[in-house]
Amino acid sequence: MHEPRIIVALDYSSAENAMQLVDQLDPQLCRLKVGKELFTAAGPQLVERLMTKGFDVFLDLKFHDIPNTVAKACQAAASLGVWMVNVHALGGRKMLNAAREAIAPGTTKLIAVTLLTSMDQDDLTDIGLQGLPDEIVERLARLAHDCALDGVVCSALETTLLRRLLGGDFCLVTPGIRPANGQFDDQTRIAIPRQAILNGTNYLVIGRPITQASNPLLMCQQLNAEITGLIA
Ligand SMILES: O=C(O)c1cc(=O)[nH]c(=O)n1[C@@H]1O[C@H](COP(=O)(O)O)[C@@H](O)[C@H]1O
Repeated sequence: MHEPRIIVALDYSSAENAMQLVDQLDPQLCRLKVGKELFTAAGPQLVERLMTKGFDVFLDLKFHDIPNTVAKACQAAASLGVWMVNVHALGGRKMLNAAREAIAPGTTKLIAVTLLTSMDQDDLTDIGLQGLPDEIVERLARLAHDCALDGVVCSALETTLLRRLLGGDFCLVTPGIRPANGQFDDQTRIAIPRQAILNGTNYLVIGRPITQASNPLLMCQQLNAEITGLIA
């Protein structure tokens, strides 16, 4: 059996709500992501509980601050023993270097968010960033690679390019995954699971399509089945 490629985003407001879903899931089938909402509500104790149940945890707090603050936050996150943590690449080279120095390579994976999958060309114009979304993603991914991070978060629309430019070992994590005919919600740069894997994605972050499904376990199994045969 392959390592789980799906990371279920536990975007819940309490530990109880999150555990109702987690109790149905299997660590052989998926990893779990704890983001800002759940971590703010339930803290490190919940992370510990998930790891005790055998799940790898991606702690998605997207640190973005001055280098010293990010380094200390990264140390605190890695000390929880989580599988993966992230920072914003927009924090720049000095911040990324500080994060890298704070987390020893080969321990907790350290990745950087490039351009959020909710953002499109209009958002770039609004904030004064020139270029197409995939040009911004390429630039930020190269920066993260230069700073020896383990990978990036991007959309699956950009993974073909990044895989070619940055090689097979760079970890590509893609949210904005939707089943065929699924709702976009607040995502704009989206792909179906099959396309994401074919484009070179390592891990698919999937939230609402699973958490709001009438049968979340079945949905998780179906999405896994869609990609299993495609993994080399
Ligand atoms: O870092 C992330 O995980 C992340 C980065 C990004 O660019 N876009 C993005 O959607 N995410 C997260 O991925 C999850 C996507 O959830 P759904 O849109 O419900 O599938 C959410 O928890 C987001 O916080």
